[in-house]
Formats: sequence, C-alpha cells, structure tokens
Amino acid sequence: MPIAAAHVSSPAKVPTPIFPAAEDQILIRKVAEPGGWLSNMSPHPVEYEGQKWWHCEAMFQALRYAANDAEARDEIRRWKSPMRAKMVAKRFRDRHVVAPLSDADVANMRLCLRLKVSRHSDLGRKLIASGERPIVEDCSSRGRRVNNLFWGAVRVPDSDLPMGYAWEGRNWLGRLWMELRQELRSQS
Ligand SMILES: Nc1nc(O)c(N)c(N[C@@H]2O[C@H](COP(=O)(O)O)[C@@H](O)[C@H]2O)n1
Repeated sequence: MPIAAAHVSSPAKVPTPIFPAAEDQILIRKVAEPGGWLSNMSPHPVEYEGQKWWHCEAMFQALRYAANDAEARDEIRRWKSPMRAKMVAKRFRDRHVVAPLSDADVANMRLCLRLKVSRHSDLGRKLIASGERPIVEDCSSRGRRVNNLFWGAVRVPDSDLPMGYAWEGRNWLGRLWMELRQELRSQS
C-alpha cells in the first residue's frame, strides 16, 4: 500500500447522509473514553518522512501545508497537546495547499491512520478484534458544523428506531477506520 501525502482537490458537495445507529457501534469521542484510541487526538506518535509527530491530529493538520512550508509545519508539530496543534494550524489557513474536507484531505487522513497502526501494532490487533462493529465519530456534543458532519456524525432523534436515533453525517473518520480494518483483516 503506498504511503504518501496527497495534494489539493475540491471539497465534496453531496447531501449529508443519514445512517442507522447500531447497538454494537464503537464511538469515537473523548480520548479517555473506550473508543478514544481511534481518535486522532490519542497520544500515539507517528513518523512520516523522517519526522516524528506527537499524534495524528498534528500531522493531519500539517499535511494541509506545503512540504516546504516549514514555518507552518514546524509550529504545528511542536505541540504535544492535540487541541493546541489543531488551533495553531488555523493561524496559517490562508496558506493551505490541501483544501479542508477535500478528497486530498481524506487521503491524508487515510495516510495518518495507516501510519498510526503501522507504528502501534497493538492498535492494529485491537482494530481487527473489533470485528464488524460500526465505527462512528460521535460529534453530537460539538454540533452540526460542516467539519463535524464530514469527519463524524451527529445524533438525530427518531423514536421509531430501535436505538431512538439515527446518525447524520459522512463519518469519514469512522469509514476510514473500517476500510483499514478490512484491509488489515485481508492481510492477516
Ligand atoms: N474540534 C474538535 N474537537 C475534538 O475533540 C475532535 N475530536 C475533533 N475532531 C477532529 O478534528 C479533525 C478535523 O479537523 P478540521 O476540523 O477539519 O480542521 C479530525 O481529526 C477530527 O477527527 N475536533
């Protein structure tokens, strides 16, 4: 599987899907919660092109900047707090070479997850052990913002459904984890 960063492409413009909630789903919320190891904010360092990143969040945010934009990339990379790295990244947003929520952004997120499991093999095993359980980044507490509905999903109450709600969102983070799980399983 090629491990290389992607570059600019256009943001997706399709209606936000609704999908069912499942009893056995794994939720990505806060790092300290059970599905927290799947969050980009979890304290699992990754390495890419000879550089170490404290967590996927910093690397993912930095990949939106050109490889030779050392000012932006180095400033994002130095923060051990993932939220801080994410916030600092916004300072340089007028220099993005990868548009947030674009196909290239998704490809970079895929790269980050692959690097995470390739460096932390226990996470790869845990992922395979999760079987077919749906994985959802639950952004309900953060509201229906475009980025939340893109990387994750929010609960939509529906008393006719067994769980009492459905999900609204593209759930790209959850989908990429499920895609990687499928790949790892086929290799094992
Ligand atoms: N604001 C925020 N707080 C958290 O606790 C989060 N887990 C996230 N989600 C992550 O943010 C990344 C996307 O960044 P952009 O909003 O597109 O800049 C991605 O790693 C999400 O999983 N956000």
